[in-house]
Amino acid sequence: MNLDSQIRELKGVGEKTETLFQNLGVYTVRDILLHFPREYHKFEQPKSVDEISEGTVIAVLGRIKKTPLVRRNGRIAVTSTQIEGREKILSLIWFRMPYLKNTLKPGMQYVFYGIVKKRKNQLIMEQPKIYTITQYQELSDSLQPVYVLTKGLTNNLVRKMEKQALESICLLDDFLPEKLRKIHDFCEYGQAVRQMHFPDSAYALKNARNRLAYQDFFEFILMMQMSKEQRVTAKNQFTFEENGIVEQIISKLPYPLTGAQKRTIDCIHNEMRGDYVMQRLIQGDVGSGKTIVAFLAMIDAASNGYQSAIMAPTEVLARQHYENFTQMCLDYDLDFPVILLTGSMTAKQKRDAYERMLLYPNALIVGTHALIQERAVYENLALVITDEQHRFGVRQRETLGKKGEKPHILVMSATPIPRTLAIILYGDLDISVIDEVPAKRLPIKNCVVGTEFRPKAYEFIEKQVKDGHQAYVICPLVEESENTEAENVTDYTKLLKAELPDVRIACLHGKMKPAEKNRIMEEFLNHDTDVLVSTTVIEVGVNVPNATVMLIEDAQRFGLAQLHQLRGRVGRSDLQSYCIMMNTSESKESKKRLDILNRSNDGFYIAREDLKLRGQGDFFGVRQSGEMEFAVGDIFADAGLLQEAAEDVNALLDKDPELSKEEHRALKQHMETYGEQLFEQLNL
Ligand SMILES: Nc1ncnc2c1ncn2[C@@H]1O[C@H](COP(=O)(O)OP(=O)(O)OP(=O)(O)O)[C@@H](O)[C@H]1O
Repeated sequence: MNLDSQIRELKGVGEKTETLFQNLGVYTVRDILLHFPREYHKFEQPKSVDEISEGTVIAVLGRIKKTPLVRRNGRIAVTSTQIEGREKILSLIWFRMPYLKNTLKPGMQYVFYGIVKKRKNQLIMEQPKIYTITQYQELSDSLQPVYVLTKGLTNNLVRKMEKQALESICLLDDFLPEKLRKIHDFCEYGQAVRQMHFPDSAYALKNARNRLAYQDFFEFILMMQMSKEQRVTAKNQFTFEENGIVEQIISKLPYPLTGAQKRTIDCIHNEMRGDYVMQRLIQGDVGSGKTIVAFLAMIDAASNGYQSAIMAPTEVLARQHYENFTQMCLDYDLDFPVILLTGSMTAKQKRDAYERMLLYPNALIVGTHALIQERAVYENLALVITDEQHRFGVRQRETLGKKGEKPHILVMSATPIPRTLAIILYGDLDISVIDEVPAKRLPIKNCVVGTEFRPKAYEFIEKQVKDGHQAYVICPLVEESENTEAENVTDYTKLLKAELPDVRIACLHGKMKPAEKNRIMEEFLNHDTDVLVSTTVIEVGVNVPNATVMLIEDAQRFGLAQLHQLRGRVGRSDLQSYCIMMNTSESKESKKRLDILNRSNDGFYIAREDLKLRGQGDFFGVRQSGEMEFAVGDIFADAGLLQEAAEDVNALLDKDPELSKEEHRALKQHMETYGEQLFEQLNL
């Protein structure tokens, strides 16, 4: 067996398990070794029932008094029992595990591990893990890895396979130059991978994690620098004239542009007329008005007889841009074709789009990944824009660029990365920051509340709807319980409809067909519905300025960056907007985190404070940034390592630009073999 062997070769992996692993993107032995735990559970001394409180993840010791009860809820078996303290009672519930009735013995003590919740004034634990006292003692004080799973795959099975893979593979070549490894006091590669899966101690794990995070950045920056060396700055071969069309549109817009928007538009205007092609990143917080900047750049191209294309990360967003651009062309008497191309269109619609793309050399083309498919052929493409950059791979951006003859490139991002980091990460792009919000915008009013506030929140939503506004309700995340995400949103919608019978409520989730999602979004945009109950699918880019309230259920379970993106869906007009964050946990940590959002609407501030808090806290926790995802490295939390990696790469390339020295042989080989793959996988 070697690193490239299929996981099927591991003992215990049959066809079914193989498919499950493949669902997680794990195909080879290398993949499984690099499938690192999402977090680590620390097994501390178990608490008594009286010591537990809502919202905490805890191990609790208790004696089962009666044989557990099994009842049916539809097709699902629900097994339940209770453990009691002097003052408190904890109900334990398991789904689809009826056999527990025979394994949990009345009179015996067990340790139950899970999150404590409150439902109908009762403390409950759903799907807790079960240990006998002896089993638990063996684990206590160790760090237990928790993997990302998929339905049907257990944590235990993943652990077993990791163990087997580690035992079967004798060597993971260390390609990091030894000198660098020693300077940073990092362990070897193989050792680091082993420690991630089976940590000997918190210290060893930290060292392993740091090494792998550093390595993530090191490889990425090296790859970027090396391909930059090959990419000569391209000459601008397009002719853009001063035709005044963009200025005319600006004078007709229903709002004055902000200073930052004007600066960015001027900069783009000049660069498209410069000697070299533009390669620019526009960074602007949620709702700062990046879309109009993109539109005006596309109009500049169209009015000079060139095509332009904008690639959005989701169907919903692509459609939104399409509708918006079509409307603006109508409003401002612009006779330029706007063409939509997305994956969910019918074959005929796509064919039409392809034809029109060839027919109109001055079209504005809007789409999703479909824009970079082979069949999409352009005519006269002078400008490509990728919206919400972190959702695309670097290579995808480049593929779109290659559809034309060295076109101008704009990349738009709402990720609040400090400038120094942005320079490292987007080394090949110049950066513009839209750091101003439109003048008449009122800051969003925030509040963090407990569940007892829910009826009031509903009342508030009803009142806003009566005043002609709209609202979003973000549904709780789903755990390993009986529901799927879709069922969960649907159930919540039913409940809300019962509470607010006069309000037109719609429901949206990721499992819907694109056509259905589009219809629901369109109805909400046209104000045919008042409230949209949704999962986080509406997180990026959605723009319904009339929406003034966002209620986020289980807010403490989202990362701060994600909450900020979600909240950015309101406060997009002159109307006063509100964000109600429902905190269903009693933990102080959650409160502290949500308070950061409560205090500020500024993405940069939130990212900074989030970092401070995480710095003090537990580094074994869930990653919060959720964006720019490297395998291990986190650009915010590991900013120091990122900086060091950048310096090391520069020093190394200064001395050995071709990596031809003996000490860099392994590194060179590694980059040649995996560099491309790495670039494609990175969600940057
Ligand atoms: N200068 C301005 N004054 C007033 N409103 C503006 C201005 N610029 C843009 N807008 C409006 O603000 C809203 C948000 O703009 P836009 O959709 O471009 O945000 P964005 O930067 O793309 O944000 P996100 O990253 O959240 O998608 C839109 O309804 C847009 O018409």
